[in-house]
Amino acid sequence: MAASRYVDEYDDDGLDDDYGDDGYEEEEVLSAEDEAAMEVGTTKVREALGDNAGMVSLKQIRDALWHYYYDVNKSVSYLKTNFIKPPPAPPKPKVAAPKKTPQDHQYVSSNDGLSFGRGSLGFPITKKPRLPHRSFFDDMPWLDTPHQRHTTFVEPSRPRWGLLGGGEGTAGMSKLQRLAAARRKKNDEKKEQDKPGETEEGISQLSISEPSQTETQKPSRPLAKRQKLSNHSESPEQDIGASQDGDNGHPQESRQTTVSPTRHAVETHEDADSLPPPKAAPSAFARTLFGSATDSKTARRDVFPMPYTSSSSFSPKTFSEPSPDDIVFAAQRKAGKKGPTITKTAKKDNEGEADEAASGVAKLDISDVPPPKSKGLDVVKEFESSSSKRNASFVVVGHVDAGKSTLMGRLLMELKFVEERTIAKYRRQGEKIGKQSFALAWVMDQRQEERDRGVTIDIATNNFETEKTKFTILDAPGHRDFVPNMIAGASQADFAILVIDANTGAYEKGLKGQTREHILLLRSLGVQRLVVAVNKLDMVGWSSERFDEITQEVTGFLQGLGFHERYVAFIPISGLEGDNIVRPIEDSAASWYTGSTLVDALEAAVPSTAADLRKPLRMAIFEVFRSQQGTTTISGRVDAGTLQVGDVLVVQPSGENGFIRSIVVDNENHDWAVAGQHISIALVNIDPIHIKLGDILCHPADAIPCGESFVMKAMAFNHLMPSPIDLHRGRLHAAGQIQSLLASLDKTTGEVIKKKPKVVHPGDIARVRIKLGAKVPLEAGQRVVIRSEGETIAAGLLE
Ligand SMILES: Nc1nc2c(ncn2[C@@H]2O[C@H](COP(=O)(O)OP(=O)(O)OP(=O)(O)O)[C@@H](O)[C@H]2O)c(=O)[nH]1
Repeated sequence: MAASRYVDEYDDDGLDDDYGDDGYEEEEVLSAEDEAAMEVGTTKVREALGDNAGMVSLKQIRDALWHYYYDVNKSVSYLKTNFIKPPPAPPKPKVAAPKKTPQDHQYVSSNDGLSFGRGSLGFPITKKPRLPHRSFFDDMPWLDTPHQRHTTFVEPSRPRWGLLGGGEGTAGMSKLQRLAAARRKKNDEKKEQDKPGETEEGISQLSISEPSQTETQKPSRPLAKRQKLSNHSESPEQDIGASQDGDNGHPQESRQTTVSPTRHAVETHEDADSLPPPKAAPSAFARTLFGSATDSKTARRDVFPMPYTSSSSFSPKTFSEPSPDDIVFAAQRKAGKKGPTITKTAKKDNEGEADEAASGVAKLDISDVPPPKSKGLDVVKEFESSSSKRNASFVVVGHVDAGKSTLMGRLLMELKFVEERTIAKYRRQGEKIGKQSFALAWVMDQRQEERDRGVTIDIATNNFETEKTKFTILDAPGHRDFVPNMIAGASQADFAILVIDANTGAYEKGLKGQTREHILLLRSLGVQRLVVAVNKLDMVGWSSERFDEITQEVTGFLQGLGFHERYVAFIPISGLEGDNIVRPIEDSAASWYTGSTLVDALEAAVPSTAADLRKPLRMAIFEVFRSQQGTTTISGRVDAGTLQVGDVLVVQPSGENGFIRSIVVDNENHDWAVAGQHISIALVNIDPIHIKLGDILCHPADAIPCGESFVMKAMAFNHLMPSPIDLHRGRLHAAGQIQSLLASLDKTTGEVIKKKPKVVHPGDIARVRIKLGAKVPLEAGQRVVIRSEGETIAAGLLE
């Protein structure tokens, strides 16, 4: 019987047969199921490509199918875009070609490596024009400009406007600008009246047309005359300058300063060359904003005083003194904490003040900021006296597309933790991309990539509660590429739902694929309780024979791995239709089943053993969120111990401390949390740079040790020998190697059978030494998984 086959699998011989001796080569080869999918996909892709199929290689087709998880449409579109030429573009209307000079066509040097046709990068290379003077840059493609299109850059005769240089006069002024300008002018006039005897000078100072040093050169007489004539139509300010022409006795200066730039542009080149570079007049906006230039002797004409400098509260020394931040940072630097570096000059200028201030705050250190207050609770007592429901988390595993996410979406909908209209919305959205059957799965699969591809990629968490229990769902990906994420989910679970696709062929595929691998991983990670959801029975007419067949085979396999029968329940369901999840099966074809619903089975699977509340705190970091405000939020499950607001925690392996500012359990703030709960905590006074996924939070008094070399008792899933590996524990992934095989062990007694074996065969138990590339937090009793090149090769306990 099939059951005994699996039980036997852990006999040496049976396992050797099962894996074969050529296990190494198999790593390069697709599994039979993938090969079958690949062949079907390749045929379909070729059909879809039609005549173009010959333009892509078999490898390109297979690579595309592999990347898109055998999605034929996506693969075809990828291949068309990347490897199949687009149809030739419609001919462009002919433009009269410029007459070509002989050299436009002929220049191709044999030395420069250019030739007609396609270059090495596939770009067509045009003929190289012969350039008048061959220089180093002649070969540059951007110099392939036909000779007749070459041009000489002539500097514009019109002056370039500077910042806020405006147009002419007030023509472009808005009503508001005119009003503001009139007011300003009035004020200026009033100020001038207050200074009798200085009127002329004052007016000249107010003028925006102050002469600059360069403007002291005298223009030729005829030009000055023309300039004077041209200025009659200028703006009021320019008229002021012009009016001075005759009045102030400095006709040349005035004339020059009132040159209209635009008019100047039409002067002869000869005149223009003899003139200093003309300056643009400020725009109306600039005049309104800044008023007129003030100090004719010192102010540059293109520099305006900033408006705030006229405020009574303006102090020119404001920014030459240290800011409050500068003072604090200086103090922190003194106290040995890193702070932003102050530039040398600033430091020199401010040293005196900073030192003085530092003396007051010298003892102020980031870690000296008073921690959030701890209530000093006896958390175990608090927990025991609280009436809160029990907590349990389960991981949902199984082969890809078995229906895990759909089942969880249905469960949450039936229990009213997700609204039906949300599902209706997902259905409408899914219809647009042909994925309406995934509407329920999208409750869990929130990432766009997951929705586009129709596969779960990372663990998705969600919560619901029944009368007795608060459940945390950890929905794992089924695809073999994401097994590390499944491991992360399984390491946090109290029990598991194993979803099996009962459909013809699908179950068999899964048993050879991730159904099998996930069961092995669950066992290795210490998950002992299982609810096996035999799904998609609607697709096989609720066949009791199919259900029995699956139940018997899987039972045998599970028993072979040491799962106890009483901890395993088989439940027939249809996640898509919602049968036997919360309510019984409606279809009369399933009248043979009178057992419990899935929800009842979940309640029964919750372990009754109390969590390890009195052990030292251990919380593996599952997710980290960093806020701008200096708070780091960490989520994960408390594996052992208790914690409360105000506790100092140490993050291992970095050894950095932080304080718990707040704890959130089930979306509510709590003063404490205990082992078994999935929580989020806000940590303060710690630089998030020291926190990584997979790190462990502990109390400093009994922190978990860190090391890079350890011995583990491993069950081999593949051949083991000294080789590079990846170690997985929760979210922790660490690269290292199997340093040595210490001994082969007896499966039942654990006694040494053989010292220093050369190789450990699949199914054997062995003691191996692992060396990692860096220190990680590890302690005896922890369960870890060893993978290599995308395959799980062993799992076991640290000794
Ligand atoms: N007929 C039928 N189809 C189902 C059932 N459950 C799921 N499906 C379909 O199976 C497909 C895959 O469902 P998912 O829920 O995404 O499968 P999954 O196991 O979560 O997939 P991964 O997480 O990517 O491994 C979807 O098209 C579902 O509509 C079921 O009970 N009956």
